Amino acid sequence: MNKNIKWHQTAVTKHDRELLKNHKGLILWFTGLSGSGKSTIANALEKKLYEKKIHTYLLDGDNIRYGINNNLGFSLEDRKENIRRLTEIGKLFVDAGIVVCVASISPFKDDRDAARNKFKDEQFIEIYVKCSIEECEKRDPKGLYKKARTGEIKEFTGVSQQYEEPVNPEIIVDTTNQSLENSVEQIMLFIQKRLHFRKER
Ligand SMILES: Nc1ncnc2c1ncn2[C@@H]1O[C@H](COP(=O)(O)OS(=O)(=O)O)[C@@H](OP(=O)(O)O)[C@H]1O
Ligand SMILES: Nc1ncnc2c1ncn2[C@@H]1O[C@H](COP(=O)(O)OP(=O)(O)O)[C@@H](O)[C@H]1O
Repeated sequence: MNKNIKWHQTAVTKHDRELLKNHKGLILWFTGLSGSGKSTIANALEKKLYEKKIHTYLLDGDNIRYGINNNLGFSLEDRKENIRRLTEIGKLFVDAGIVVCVASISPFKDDRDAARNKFKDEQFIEIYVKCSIEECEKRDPKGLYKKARTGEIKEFTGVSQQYEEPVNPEIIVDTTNQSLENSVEQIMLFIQKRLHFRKER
């Protein structure tokens, strides 16, 4: 950190912005294997929240890799940097009073914990999108597992690189056994209390 750089407090605060929107800013961090259902669930959840007039934004790992992260690959260091940038972008969105969904494989516990540590406890919600590798490979929505098995794609999560399961996530949705609607409902129920201001008596 350059010692000649100083943090500027803004005149309009996060709390002011949250009051304007009538809900709090949160970060919902979806982690899981490729094809587990992160994007599908995050999209369906975002639609539900939008209908309830909650301001959201979805940072999808794939999409962010088109732009700000287009210089990163899938080595351990690059994934760490990918998560660090997603975290910093997510922080800006939370500060703007928005409910930000991050959908990224984020396979390593240390990187996910580093993300968590950048937020207050009540702001960060880790959602493990659990799905067996066999089921993900059967779905193979982008044909990537096939390429990983032939060696065309290297360092592929679950095939040639590790995925460390979350130890104590706030939410686990098991997409091998539960429906999309059920997963969205489960997340909606969990975030209710974190989303809204407590009513004055
Ligand atoms: N080697 C390798 N391993 C895993 N995934 C790969 C790889 N190469 C390309 N892809 C595609 O990139 C998407 C994962 O990007 P993420 O930013 O979520 O990855 S990470 O969080 O940095 O691990 C991932 O998206 P999802 O399938 O939506 O998870 C893939 O489409
Ligand atoms: N119960 C379920 N929940 C979420 N997705 C499911 C479920 N059952 C099947 N799918 C399918 O699995 C695929 C998941 O793909 P995607 O959402 O892109 O995963 P990820 O973002 O984790 O790579 C989609 O084609 C989706 O329709």
